[in-house]
Amino acid sequence: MPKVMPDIAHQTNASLEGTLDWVGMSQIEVPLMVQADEGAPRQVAAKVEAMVNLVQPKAKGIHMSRLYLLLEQLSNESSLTTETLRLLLTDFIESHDDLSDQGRVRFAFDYHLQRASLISGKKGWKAYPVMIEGRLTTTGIDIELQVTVPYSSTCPCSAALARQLIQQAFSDRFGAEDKVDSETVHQWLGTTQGIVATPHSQRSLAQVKIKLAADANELPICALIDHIEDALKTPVQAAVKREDEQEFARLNGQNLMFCEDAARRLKHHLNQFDAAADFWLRVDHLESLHAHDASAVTVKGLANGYTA
Ligand SMILES: Nc1nc2c(ncn2[C@@H]2O[C@H](COP(=O)(O)OP(=O)(O)OP(=O)(O)O)[C@@H](O)[C@H]2O)c(=O)[nH]1
Repeated sequence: MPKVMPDIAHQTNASLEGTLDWVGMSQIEVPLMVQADEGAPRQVAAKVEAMVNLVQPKAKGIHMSRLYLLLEQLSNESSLTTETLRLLLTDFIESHDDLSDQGRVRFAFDYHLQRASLISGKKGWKAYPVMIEGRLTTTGIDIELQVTVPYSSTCPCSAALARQLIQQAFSDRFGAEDKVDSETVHQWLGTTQGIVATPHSQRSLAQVKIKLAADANELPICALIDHIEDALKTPVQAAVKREDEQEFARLNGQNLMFCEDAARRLKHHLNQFDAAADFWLRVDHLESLHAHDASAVTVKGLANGYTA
């Protein structure tokens, strides 16, 4: 005879009644195949949050194991795509038909991309933090994709101040001479006395969240990261030889950025990213001049869309 076990969720009522907006599990560790862009499925180590609402005020609780096992099934039997994500959310609700009518699931993982160096043709891996969230509500299913992209930002103010010091050093060195010999100047520019000051720059982070179109059939992880790096021009590099480092210095010098500049650039470019029905973005410049960061947040600006 099978052992009869107490089933608190079914047999007991809540001691204090009330509905709940979200209840479920967080930090679930799941190895998962992710099928993004048009690429082959790729394994990631995800941390997952799976939740439903609780609309029965008297019910003791939801059935955590049902959500967990649906997630396990996704991990073992298929890949994460927009289609399987919608199915998972529908199954969450169907497994809780008397208790819940809304569900949400969030996958957080690092997505590795092999990036080419700027000049030398070498390649190296970069790990990009990614978050994919699906929500089933009374208005339908929404899917969001968030990526975090590290880049370098050189301060335009510091660059102008450094240029002024270089001009001053030039005047001090050559100002008294009627005629300046170009070879002498060329040599002098190659010394630390010639380039007497350098602007400060910092590792910076762009967090971009997009809402996919309702009929999206693809998770555009790589496309979004490429779009962001194209906009900023100074992504953090993987494999670097000296020629790559020199090109990086040139790109930094030609793309001086306050956090406002970076946020405006991204906003402009994301308005041209077709897969994004809406977007939210935040940039953080982890200042080397200050002990605090410079940050900016903005959204596409749709009525009833994301808010900053
Ligand atoms: N609802 C709820 N369950 C919890 C919590 N913490 C641990 N659990 C446990 O999660 C386990 C799974 O719950 P259920 O899904 O209801 O398990 P079950 O009754 O064997 O599954 P079904 O027969 O499908 O209902 C139970 O053993 C609960 O005690 C919590 O905070 N809330």
